[in-house]
Amino acid sequence: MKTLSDQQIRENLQQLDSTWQLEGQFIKRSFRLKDFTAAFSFMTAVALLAEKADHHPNWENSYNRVNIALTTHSAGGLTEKDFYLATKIDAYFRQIS
Ligand SMILES: C[C@H](O)[C@H](O)[C@H]1CNC2=NC(N)=NC(=O)C2=N1
Repeated sequence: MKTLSDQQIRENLQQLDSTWQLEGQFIKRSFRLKDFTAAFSFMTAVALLAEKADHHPNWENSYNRVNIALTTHSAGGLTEKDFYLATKIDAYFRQIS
């Protein structure tokens, strides 16, 4: 898969929730849930979304916080797949919020 140009990355970022931040080859967002159970449940749902998209997040969890970083490892940068998964994750998070 082809990596996006800086201009394409800017355009895609503008379509996303503003809390997604560009950091090098990654887009990152932090999600706060009610407690650990809610956070782990959210991760389970995101894991299923990731499997469906065949695109997997780098992430960390601390209690009720889930930090997600997306990049396309095989392409060595950001691709449409990252923005597709980010949109799916945001939609799910909105649904449960
Ligand atoms: C074989 C399989 O399609 C690849 O390994 C996929 C799986 N998930 C992936 N996820 C991410 N984030 N980057 C990849 O390059 C990637 N590659």
